[in-house]
Amino acid sequence: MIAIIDYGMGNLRSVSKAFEAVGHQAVVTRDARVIGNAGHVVLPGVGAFGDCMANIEQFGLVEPIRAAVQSGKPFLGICLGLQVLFTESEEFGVHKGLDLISGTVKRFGIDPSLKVPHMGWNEVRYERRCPLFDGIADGAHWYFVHSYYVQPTDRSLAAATTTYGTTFVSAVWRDNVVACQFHPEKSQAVGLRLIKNFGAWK
Ligand SMILES: NC(=O)CC[C@H](N)C(=O)O
Repeated sequence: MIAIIDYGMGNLRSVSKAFEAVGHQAVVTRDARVIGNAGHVVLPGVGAFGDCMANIEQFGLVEPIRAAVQSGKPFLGICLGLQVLFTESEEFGVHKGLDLISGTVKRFGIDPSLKVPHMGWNEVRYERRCPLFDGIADGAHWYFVHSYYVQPTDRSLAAATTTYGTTFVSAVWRDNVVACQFHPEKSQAVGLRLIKNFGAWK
């Protein structure tokens, strides 16, 4: 079973529909036992970093998320679900994250030629052949909606990059954890393929 973590924020419906669309049964849950028993765990997210962490703490989900990452089972973070894995974010002040991946979350710089948030389709270029990219061309376009991006301390964790003014890390991969800034559930065919690959990833 695939557990989609529900901490009260995030486009849970579209994430679970995407899994169903590719034939993977997923359950939206905040129950620590369900998360612990799941074979795969997804941490989606839409909203502000600080609110996200406050909700995760409020619902007692810090340890279940940490345990899922450390268990070695396949773990997928999406957008804010990527960012909160990091040490801290500068979104609306400095907020501590789960610190499961060392690094910070930075805002796009002030560039009059660039609207922030970065919203729309953009190219994702692979740095490492992550198994979740199987069957998806390097340079494919994915859907983004974000004003902040992650800067892993260990740059070798980058699985892909994207350029929007600056070239930023748009996906990270470490052992059983893949996390992406783009929204697979909003990225049509390539997104569905990544989700299908994730559900089959052992
Ligand atoms: N869509 C989102 O929630 C983006 C996550 C974060 N608030 C950012 O702006 O980067």
